[in-house]
Amino acid sequence: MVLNPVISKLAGKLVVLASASPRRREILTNVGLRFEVVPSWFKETLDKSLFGSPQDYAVETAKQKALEVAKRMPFKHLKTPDIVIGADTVVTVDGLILEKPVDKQDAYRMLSRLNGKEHSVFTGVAIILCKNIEYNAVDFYEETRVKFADLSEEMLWEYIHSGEPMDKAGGYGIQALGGMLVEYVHGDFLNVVGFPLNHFCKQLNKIFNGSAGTLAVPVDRTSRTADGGPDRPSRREGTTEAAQASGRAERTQIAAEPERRAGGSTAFPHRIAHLLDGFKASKALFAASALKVFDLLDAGHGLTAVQVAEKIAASVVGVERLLDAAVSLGLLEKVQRGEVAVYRNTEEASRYLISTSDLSLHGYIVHSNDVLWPLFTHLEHGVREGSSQHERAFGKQPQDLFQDAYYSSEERKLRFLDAMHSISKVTAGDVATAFDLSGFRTACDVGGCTGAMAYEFAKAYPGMSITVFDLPAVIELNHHFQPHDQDCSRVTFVAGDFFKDDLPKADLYILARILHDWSDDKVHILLRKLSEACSPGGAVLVSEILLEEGRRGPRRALLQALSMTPGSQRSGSEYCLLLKAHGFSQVHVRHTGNFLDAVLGNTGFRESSSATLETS
Ligand SMILES: C[S@@+](CC[C@H](N)C(=O)[O-])C[C@H]1O[C@@H](n2cnc3c(N)ncnc32)[C@H](O)[C@@H]1O
Repeated sequence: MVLNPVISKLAGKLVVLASASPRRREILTNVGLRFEVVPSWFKETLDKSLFGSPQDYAVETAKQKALEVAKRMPFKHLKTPDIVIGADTVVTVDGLILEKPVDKQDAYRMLSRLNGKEHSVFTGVAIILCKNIEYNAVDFYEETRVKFADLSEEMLWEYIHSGEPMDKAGGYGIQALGGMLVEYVHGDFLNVVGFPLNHFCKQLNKIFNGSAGTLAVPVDRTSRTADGGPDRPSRREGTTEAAQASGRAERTQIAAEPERRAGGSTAFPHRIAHLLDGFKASKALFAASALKVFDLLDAGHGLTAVQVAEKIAASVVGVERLLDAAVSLGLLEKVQRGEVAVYRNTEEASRYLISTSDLSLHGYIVHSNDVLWPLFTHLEHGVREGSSQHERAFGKQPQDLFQDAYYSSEERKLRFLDAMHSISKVTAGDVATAFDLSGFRTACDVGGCTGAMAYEFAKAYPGMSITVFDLPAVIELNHHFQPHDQDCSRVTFVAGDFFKDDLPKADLYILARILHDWSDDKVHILLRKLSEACSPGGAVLVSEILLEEGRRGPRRALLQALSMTPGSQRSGSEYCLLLKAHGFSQVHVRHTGNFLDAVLGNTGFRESSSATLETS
């Protein structure tokens, strides 16, 4: 018997659930809905940065999943559904969207972020009403707040080893073992499981008891890009202040008025508009960092624009504009305090943008402004000539980028080392634990710079000693970057040139952000040298941003490649081939989800040859 009169409205219609999730299937089956399951082939590759909020992203993904099925069925299944339901669940914490973990390390990263904190779970739902080949969409989302208890490392790993996190947004399933991690839930529990049933029924009620025409929005059949890119994100309305304050369900999102769409005047080149503003956003971040705005706003209570202007001896009007722009970019928060507005850092800004914070990216931001920006202003020439634009940007073409450019003065050298150190600090933990390297007793970080990576390896592997090998100009400054909160006795520094000098003996050689800097012949020279230095059972760990196969992403790698000569970016399989050519017969690739990925080449069993590629 069907208890829900709304669900009964669907009797006799061909309803399709465009999701392979057994949890969604169970929720809908339990209320008596009859439907077919046709999992969507839509690849969840929408660019998150193009969406104003995680919920917009989830809704758009849900819509694209459902549309793909609605459009495929008449041809592949030879039947036209009446209704296709799509859903997408994301977990957000600290301004980050967490989807499904790609491996155990990824699950660990996600669960550690959630540990002891409150986070949001958003499920975007799209109901596509199909009539022949016309599609009308109703979409909405639901938010539930979930708080994780303070969990020990042991508990997190036990949960990860249960295997449960792997196919779940955020790396946990609240309906099973993951329920043990949760302290409280504010909102719809089923939303966390993967489908906001109550909100869905309300929408069905509106569609079938109200007027579907006023709710559903025609889906523009021409606007979807061939690679599964987004339709323009629909304009959303109906979010009342009260609903926002309640933090949940009544924020039904109904897309833009049909009249406006019917006129065709709403076409908006979202992606291009975003790119047009890209450099302004980068420059706003650079200026705010250079002016130490984030450092000033470190104190929790916040400052007014006038106070900030006074402290940095700048104009009030200029500062106010910069602060407001930073708010719009999600770097600052603006809160009204009586008559005045005060600005304060977001959690992300506190963690990454304050120059003295442990994970500060300040060094790399300064490098981006002072070195990369001038290079990129000559990009057109770079493309025409296929060569480095150092001479145009800085007046001189270096023979050796490091010795002749980055280290040509103490000031430049410190700026470069700061930049390397900052990225390395953020990514080193994930690189160190991308593989279990506990079997290696000694490691040498070749071109290991300030030692940031080495210190993380020492932390992750108490039985490992690491030698940092780099040019004398770098090694002489290692004390500047030594951490104060860690025993550093297992990290030592050796000065030398990796092309000319012998490398320190080690079981494991680390090459982080080294190979991409050099021409192919130099890469071969270096790998040959490492292969010869490796004893049987030894290994090399290459850490770079890995290109996707077919060189279609990730964007960060492809954009960085624009200013790279003579070096280049490579994919996981290209690194596999390179390492195998140098006798590392077992090669494994890991995407860390951080700035750098990892490729491990092992000499262990030279008779066999294998490779694994993981995709993110
Ligand atoms: C792009 S940085 C990467 C630094 C570090 N591995 C990281 O990921 O943060 C390249 C490093 O290689 C070092 N390097 C460049 N040429 C070198 C050479 N011939 N011998 C030794 N080190 C060199 C540089 O000094 C610099 O520290």
